[in-house]
Amino acid sequence: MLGDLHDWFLENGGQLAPGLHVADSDLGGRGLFAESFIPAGSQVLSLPLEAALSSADDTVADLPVNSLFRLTELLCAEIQKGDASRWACWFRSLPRQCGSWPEWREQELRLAQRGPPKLFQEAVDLARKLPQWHKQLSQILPGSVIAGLDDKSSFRRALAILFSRRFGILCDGCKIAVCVPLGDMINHASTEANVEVQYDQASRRLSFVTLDDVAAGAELLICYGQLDNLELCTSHGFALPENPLDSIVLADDVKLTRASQLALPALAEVQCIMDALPPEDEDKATWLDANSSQACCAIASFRLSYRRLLRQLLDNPSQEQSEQEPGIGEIQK
Ligand SMILES: C[S@@+](CC[C@H](N)C(=O)[O-])C[C@H]1O[C@@H](n2cnc3c(N)ncnc32)[C@H](O)[C@@H]1O
Repeated sequence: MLGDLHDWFLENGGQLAPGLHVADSDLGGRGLFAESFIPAGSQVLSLPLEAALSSADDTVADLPVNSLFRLTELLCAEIQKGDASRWACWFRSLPRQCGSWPEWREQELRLAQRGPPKLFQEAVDLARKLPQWHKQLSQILPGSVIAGLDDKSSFRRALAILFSRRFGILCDGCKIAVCVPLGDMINHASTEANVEVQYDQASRRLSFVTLDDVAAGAELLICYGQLDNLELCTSHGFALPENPLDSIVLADDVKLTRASQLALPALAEVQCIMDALPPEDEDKATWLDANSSQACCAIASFRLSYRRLLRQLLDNPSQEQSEQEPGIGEIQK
């Protein structure tokens, strides 16, 4: 199936550095790997913008909605076309589940309900958005594919793809959203990204360019954004075991980050949050269960990393906690 995608990519004007290939990644699913050394500043993959799915596509570019909804309309229209879609081969290459919030249903909401409360709140708020967005879009775009959907599964799938596999770029001075077949195989790293996406206005091509030397056999990694685990879990369907941007929420709008562990305001509060979580073994079991949905795995992995962060805070509360007030910037409001 990926052989098909590779052929499709080349037939549609794509260029790929020699030896670049898709293989199973230790991070999750598949990833893009370099067979041999690639120096910094190399273009490893590029595709004409018109061959990518983008909010600048002629069929959606003038719709009176933002770039994300333009791309959603395009994704929905192409999903509905099935094998007749120009991108059918790419759709077939996608995982059965993306794990991002549009796919969260009863099973995931029940799991999220077990805490921390912020996760459940987030999950409920997001779950409400799907029917709301469908209604709003149908009113703004009564002639659109989305408005005509009786069964909302294509809309759900389009949004799940959008949240987990799109990039944002500047094109003709405007921000547009794009899905780049094959480029979407690149996994995320928050600090060790070795690739970035660029758009060249003159050639109208999207390129992935190495930021550092890439060793033979290494995986190409891109930063999806400066996202903490809650954001990664809901929007992208995974969490990082050690996310430097990870945080816990102590109260409404008060986030405690790793940096702020030097001056914890209330250790007891952290202990209470920890006590309220379900047993760690349950999350480990969900994470290891091959039958768990990708979203359930993401929630379990989010909670495992969250517990680790709480434990670190409890084990190593403060070097100079005594009379110090939390420093500005240590607690984000
Ligand atoms: C843009 S796709 C990357 C390709 C994907 N691995 C695949 O097999 O199709 C994003 C998805 O890859 C996975 N992913 C990306 N980076 C990850 C990471 N650092 N750790 C775990 N999973 C990751 C998540 O499932 C995410 O929703």
